[in-house]
Amino acid sequence: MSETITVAEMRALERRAIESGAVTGQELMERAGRGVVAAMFTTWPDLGDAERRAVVLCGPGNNGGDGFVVARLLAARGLKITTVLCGDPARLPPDARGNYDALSTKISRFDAARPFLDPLPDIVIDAVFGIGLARPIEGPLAALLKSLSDTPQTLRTVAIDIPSGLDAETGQILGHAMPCDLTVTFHQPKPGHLIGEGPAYCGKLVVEDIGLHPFNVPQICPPEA
Ligand SMILES: NC(=O)C1=CN([C@@H]2O[C@H](COP(=O)(O)OP(=O)(O)OC[C@H]3O[C@@H](n4cnc5c(N)ncnc54)[C@H](O)[C@@H]3O)[C@@H](O)[C@H]2O)[C@H](O)CC1
Ligand SMILES: [K+]
Repeated sequence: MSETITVAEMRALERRAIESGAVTGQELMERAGRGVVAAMFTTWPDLGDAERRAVVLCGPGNNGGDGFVVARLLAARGLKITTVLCGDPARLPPDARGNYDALSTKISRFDAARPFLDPLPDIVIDAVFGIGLARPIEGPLAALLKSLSDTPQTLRTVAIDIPSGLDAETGQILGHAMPCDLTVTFHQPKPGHLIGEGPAYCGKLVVEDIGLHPFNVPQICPPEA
């Protein structure tokens, strides 16, 4: 397993790549979504069988944006998709909003009633929070993650980038998190994937290359003024 990268280093790397003009945030999001879907089909080749149903839980940031990409790609491969936005579309960041708008299938708004889990789908994809988790998850979202933690083993669970509620630096759970069978992260693992509660909650960890390696150059600090 390659060494880890911190959240700050990942954001700086992403920023360098985008500022170089070689790639846009939208393209990074598309590559991330493609990587998640590829890892899902490698893990569960039967996903392409008839009548497979997936629920994609999308949060208010770009992790949710990755979720919209995954929802679109899974629908194109024949799965029956229910996409749930846990947030306000008007407040989505631009790249995520672009993928929200591009999603032709209906997007449900999250409410505590949770009709989308009855009947239980074959797979739930957690795109609620990624490396932007800033505080413990509380309220209806915490209740949702808790209820998903209590579902039968037959339900397959996938985390985009990191299980929501797992701190990407410390590996501690902030509020609640859903243990996942598969976690697909980008470029390099974050410390929280490998320490604390990380291994137990991530399940099988897949690291997808999204083309950032050329920008992973050590930054020479400017000489002391
Ligand atoms: N780094 C890369 O190369 C790529 C990252 N991608 C994906 O983008 C997310 C990071 O996106 P960001 O918008 O920064 O953060 P999140 O989506 O994780 O969430 C931020 C969002 O959530 C709110 N928030 C944070 N904590 C809480 C909480 N406890 N309760 C409620 N709301 C909370 C916060 O205010 C923000 O609004 C990364 O993980 C990847 O999945 C790119 O798409 C691909 C390349
Ligand atoms: K997530």
